[in-house]
Amino acid sequence: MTPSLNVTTHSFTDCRVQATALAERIAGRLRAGLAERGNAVLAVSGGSTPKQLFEQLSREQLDWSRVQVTLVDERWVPDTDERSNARLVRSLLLQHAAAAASFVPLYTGDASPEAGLATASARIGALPLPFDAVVLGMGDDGHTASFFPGGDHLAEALDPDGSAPVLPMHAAGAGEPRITLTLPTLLQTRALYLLVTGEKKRDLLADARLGIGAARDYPVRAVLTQQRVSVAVYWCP
Ligand SMILES: O=C1O[C@H](COP(=O)(O)O)[C@@H](O)[C@H](O)[C@H]1O
Repeated sequence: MTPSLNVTTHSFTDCRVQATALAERIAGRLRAGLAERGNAVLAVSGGSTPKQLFEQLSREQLDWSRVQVTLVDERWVPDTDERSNARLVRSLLLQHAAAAASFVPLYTGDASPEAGLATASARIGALPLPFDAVVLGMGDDGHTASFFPGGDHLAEALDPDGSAPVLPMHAAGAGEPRITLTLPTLLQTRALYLLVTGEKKRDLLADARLGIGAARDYPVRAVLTQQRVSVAVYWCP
């Protein structure tokens, strides 16, 4: 694969400033969607990195009642579990002004992501895609969404021509079973952001983009080298 030229990096020395800048950027995208189509759809990652972003974004003034928020991936645990990405979104993003937004969860309460797949797929299929914005994160192992190295559905999830909107994912490094939007679903977006913190991840990202060493096989490389959507990396230490 040829490295995409469509990757721009916005570096900040202060993570709070980074979060504010990205929140303003996303809010602008949502406002544009509301003005143009009367509704807007946002997909966000979970994990620990987006906490400040969610806090900032939740205070942006816009008509959140016409915004649908979903996740790029989910850990297959109940909403009450502290590992739940839905729990994170509900507690930090869907508050303040953004409390009026609708949330579309991926977790269904079924016993496994396989058992919940049809329901989760229907939920995503009912969204008025393309997304107005997708916010990805990245783990130390080069995973993004739940595209984990060695994941049992990784090749299918990264297939740019795949037709599944959502797939289960099991991987040794994942901690628990997962469900994830697939790459072609995530790329149905008007704006794609990759939120990254720390020097280790910055270097990992640079290696993944260029295909250096072990980073050649990091799943995030599929996002960095695709040619459909520009990627805006937001980095802080
Ligand atoms: O497990 C996950 O990890 C990634 C990265 O999380 P972080 O804690 O390193 O920020 C996250 O993007 C993904 O949504 C989540 O399910």
